[in-house]
Amino acid sequence: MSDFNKDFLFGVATASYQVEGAYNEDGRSMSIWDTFCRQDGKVYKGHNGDVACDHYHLYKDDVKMMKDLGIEAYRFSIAWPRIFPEKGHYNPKGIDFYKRLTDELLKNDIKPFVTIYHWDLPQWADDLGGWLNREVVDWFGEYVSKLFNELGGYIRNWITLNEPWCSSFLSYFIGEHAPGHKDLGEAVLVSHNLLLAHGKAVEIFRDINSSDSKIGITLNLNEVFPATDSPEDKAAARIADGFQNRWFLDPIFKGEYPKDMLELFGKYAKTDFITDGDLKRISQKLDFLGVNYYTRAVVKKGNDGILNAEQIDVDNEKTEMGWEVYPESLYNILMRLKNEYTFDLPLYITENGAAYKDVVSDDGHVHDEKRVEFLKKHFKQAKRFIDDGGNLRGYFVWSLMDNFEWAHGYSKRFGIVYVDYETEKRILKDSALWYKNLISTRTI
Ligand SMILES: OC[C@@H]1[C@@H](O)[C@H](O)[C@@H](O)c2[nH]c(CCc3ccccc3)c[n+]21
Repeated sequence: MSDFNKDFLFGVATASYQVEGAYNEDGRSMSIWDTFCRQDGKVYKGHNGDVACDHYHLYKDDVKMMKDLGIEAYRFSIAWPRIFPEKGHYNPKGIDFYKRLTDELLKNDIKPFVTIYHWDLPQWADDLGGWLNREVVDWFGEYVSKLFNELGGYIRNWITLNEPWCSSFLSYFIGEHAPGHKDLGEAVLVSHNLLLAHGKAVEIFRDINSSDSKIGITLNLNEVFPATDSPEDKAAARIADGFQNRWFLDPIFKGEYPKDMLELFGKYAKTDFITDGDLKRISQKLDFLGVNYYTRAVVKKGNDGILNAEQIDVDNEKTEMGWEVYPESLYNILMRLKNEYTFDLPLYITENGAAYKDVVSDDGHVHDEKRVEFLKKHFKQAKRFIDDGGNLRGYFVWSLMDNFEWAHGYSKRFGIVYVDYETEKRILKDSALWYKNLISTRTI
């Protein structure tokens, strides 16, 4: 048994499109996810975020729920289409919601951690090429400048992007997420423009915000294992690690793209979009790194002709997403970051959690013992990292409440709080009560 120190932040996380609803209220315009949900076959049963958890109207109750649980920090994202519903047109009503939410959090001693971009690109931007158009860097700059000027006095912790890997490779190569393209060359270009936008935001932040405000980025990272010790499988694991992890970690922390991946991508993608000064902009010093961890990957030599690395199914405990439960990789990823990339830079686990088949029992409770076990095992690995000298500052459980799970719609429940979407009633799951106890005892 060991304790998390008094400064360690126990938090929860959500994202605008997944919880807010009010998709067309107070001037919000369409995002690429509003559009994507309306395209046949893209999202489970055509679910969308029009209403979601109605957090836009129920935020005060949700903040009270967090307060009652002893939550110390709340990671949420801002919907760009509320702030700039049209190119160059600022919507003060959009900012007003986030001022109300932030005010409620601060009144309840809950630290706001804001994700500036969590995938809901305004549709007007996508109509102009979106992340494929390098001008997006300027549109993003206008957006972040407004946020820092309007909210910078209340919000001290900023995350530029949530998971650029998802906004690029999952959205433009694999095609599972909006806008659903399937072109590796596009995905590589998009990943570069995302990182440029990240760098632009950091530059603006350094100009506008005081030093007691902090800025970082959140990356989804996983540990990649070869299916066997064969040279082919080991080579596949190296490429998968480059595709998932090093393609983002290297430019951000080393100021260069990994050569093996540049060479591989270069066969399928123009990489002449990298111009002088780009990598300097991308690799500016950050105040922290956010890590989203869910599962590891085990890969064998594949034959897709591009990455030639195929994830295999492992006979082990899985969540409802089909993701293997593998807590040790959380420790291993954090140690790799400390030894190879971030050193003493503060780290936050900005997402970790699991989807399980949650049901409301006859007693009116949700006995999600699998999620309790999942969280317990992962918090133990986080504490192990701290005990081994790791500079881990906080942990945000994904998610505060069940919400819109992207292509899976509302069919997957990640919350420590159950949401009855018919009534929007919230029910604390056993995992919420477990978390409340962890926070009060600070002992795992
Ligand atoms: O899938 C659970 C959560 C999402 O609800 C969050 O919005 C997103 O930040 C997030 N990232 C990951 C890991 C990367 C991933 C996302 C979606 C699909 C496959 C992998 C898991 N999650």
